[in-house]
Amino acid sequence: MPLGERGGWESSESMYCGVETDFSDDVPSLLSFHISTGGFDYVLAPLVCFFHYYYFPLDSSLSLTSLFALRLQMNPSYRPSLVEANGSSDTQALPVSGSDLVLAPSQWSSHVVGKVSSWIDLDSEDEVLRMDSETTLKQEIAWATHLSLQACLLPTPKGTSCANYARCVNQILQGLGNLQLWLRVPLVKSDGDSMDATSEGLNDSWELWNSFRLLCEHDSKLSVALDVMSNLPSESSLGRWMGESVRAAIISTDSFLTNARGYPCLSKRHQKLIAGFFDHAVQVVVSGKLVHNLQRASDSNAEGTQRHPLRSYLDYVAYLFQKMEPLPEQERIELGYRDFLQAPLQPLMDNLEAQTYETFERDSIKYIQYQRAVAKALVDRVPDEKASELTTVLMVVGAGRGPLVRASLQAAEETDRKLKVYAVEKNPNAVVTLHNLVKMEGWEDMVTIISCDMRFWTAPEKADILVSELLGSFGDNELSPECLDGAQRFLKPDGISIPSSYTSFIQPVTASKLYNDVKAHKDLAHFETPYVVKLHSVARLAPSQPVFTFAHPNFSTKANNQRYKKLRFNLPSDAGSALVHGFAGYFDSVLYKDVHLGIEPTTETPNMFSWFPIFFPLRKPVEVHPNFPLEVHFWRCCGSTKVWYEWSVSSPAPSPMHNTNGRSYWVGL
Ligand SMILES: C[S@@+](CC[C@H](N)C(=O)[O-])C[C@H]1O[C@@H](n2cnc3c(N)ncnc32)[C@H](O)[C@@H]1O
Repeated sequence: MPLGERGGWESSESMYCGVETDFSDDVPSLLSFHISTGGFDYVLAPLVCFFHYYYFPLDSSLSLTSLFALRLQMNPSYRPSLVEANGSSDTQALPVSGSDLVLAPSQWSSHVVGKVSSWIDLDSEDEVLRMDSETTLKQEIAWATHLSLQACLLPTPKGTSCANYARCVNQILQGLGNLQLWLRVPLVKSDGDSMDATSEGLNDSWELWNSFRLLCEHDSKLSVALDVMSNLPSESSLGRWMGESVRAAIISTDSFLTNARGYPCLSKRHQKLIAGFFDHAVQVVVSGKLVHNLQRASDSNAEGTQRHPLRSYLDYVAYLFQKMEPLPEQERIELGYRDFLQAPLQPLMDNLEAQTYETFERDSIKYIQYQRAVAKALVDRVPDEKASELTTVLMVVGAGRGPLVRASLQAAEETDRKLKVYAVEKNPNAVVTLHNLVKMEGWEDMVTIISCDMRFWTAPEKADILVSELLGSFGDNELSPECLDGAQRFLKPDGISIPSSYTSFIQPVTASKLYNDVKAHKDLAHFETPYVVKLHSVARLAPSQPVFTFAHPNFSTKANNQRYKKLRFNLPSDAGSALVHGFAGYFDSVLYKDVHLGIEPTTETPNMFSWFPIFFPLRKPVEVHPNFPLEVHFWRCCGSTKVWYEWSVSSPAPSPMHNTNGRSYWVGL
């Protein structure tokens, strides 16, 4: 019974809850108990338990065929090598449980996640154990593939060294179809001393995960399943996992507290963590035995059927899911864009389509901010006593289909100022709409439409106010500076530009999914291209910092639009190490005086949706540690026909330069 019905396994719209079980050779009964009776969505169960079929003499006086009886014995200490050591004549090992026929392929696939035998130790000093482990791992994964399972859980590496385990998993990953592998890792990170470390001496399990997945070439089919313990690491340390490929959170019944009525519940910090996991489509698995003194747990229900012992835990997890705030309308609309890489627009080189203009025009907050800015500028420009005499000349450069013309006229009406508007637009298709708009609204006396590139227009008079919106997710990346340099020729020396400035920002992020999506293209060009993306499954590792600022107008003869910035980021001291897959980029723009507009997370304009952030990938992810700052370099380079960014990391380890000479990505002039 899926508790949420709104999406598939990978959707944060649904809650899928599994239960960890022991091995059973009667899988239909196992499912009937945990799914039909218990209400769980799937079981996390060992696929294999080793049986020995022993043939041994019953009665030596009988014929040869009856001399031996078959004895089936469950043998948890089975190892493949024991079979060979004993010779195959009297012992046969069956490394596989019951028949695949007991369930339909669709049932295997939707209701069973396989658990690989936990005894395997591929990095053991004991060669026999190591070889046995490899044989077993490969056999079990082959069986899981045969059953069409969606996922298999790999046991936690036994020590901190996991190279041979990773090598073997990497071999498996190369030929794997749709099966996902989840590496089981305890959610631990000690605060420096080794008190919190696990018995294997693990101080920060993220490091184990990081080594394993890097050894496995950052394969997208390898994910992590976190064992959530009763003690949780610091907030910053937990935050790192939100950018990782976490598929499941396995919560032991020991980690639950007991509420006043004797029912299981979780601490506030656990609740917050689980809500974060739900939001990132991480599935919850309940594991362990009933440890709470639940009156009703062992009771029968009204129909007299036995209640599942872990039902109260499932009910509590479902309660946490249901009490999450519903997504705001706009977030719901944008769900399909989460972590989806898009090429940035090139509005100067290309002509935008009607659909794109339409999306802009629905963003009323943006135009409210512009109207406020224009209103303030008009009042500053023309004092009240001159309001009926003076006409302000305002030019909307890059007018599109006219929303900024409308916002400007409304600002004039609101402030009782007289206004003459020029609407300059280089997209001939948008100009058609502009003409219709002006006619329809009866603005012919106030608005003149100019079908021209602002950089080349010869204006009949100079403007008091120049209004534009040529901003990209990274501020200057749609070439607002170059366009406004051209347009400021027709701004009066004391004229006002709205916006008056804009600044780009970056911050380092863990973004495992984005990195893998870029990597999937298997070429350099995609690693040297910034993408517009609605960031969701990312961990923001340090506060963002300003990169490039442009102010308008800028009449200085020395002005140029090339820029270089070196930035240093420090991770919070209790965060632990993290992997940087690239940089999230944002902008903030001062429209006029205190009126601003932007998407930088700490100052973003609420409810505005015209811009998603930008993502600059790194060709090779960089591991960072709180004690060693991350040093990053960004360049804005300008040629005669194009503008581009180059970027690199110089510390803690140098990365190659990205996008040299704009070889992979550039914006056309
Ligand atoms: C981001 S859109 C904004 C459109 C409109 N102002 C709005 O807010 O919906 C930028 C507009 O500027 C136009 N544009 C870009 N560069 C231009 C240039 N050099 N001269 C004239 N128009 C330009 C584009 O065609 C596009 O219509």
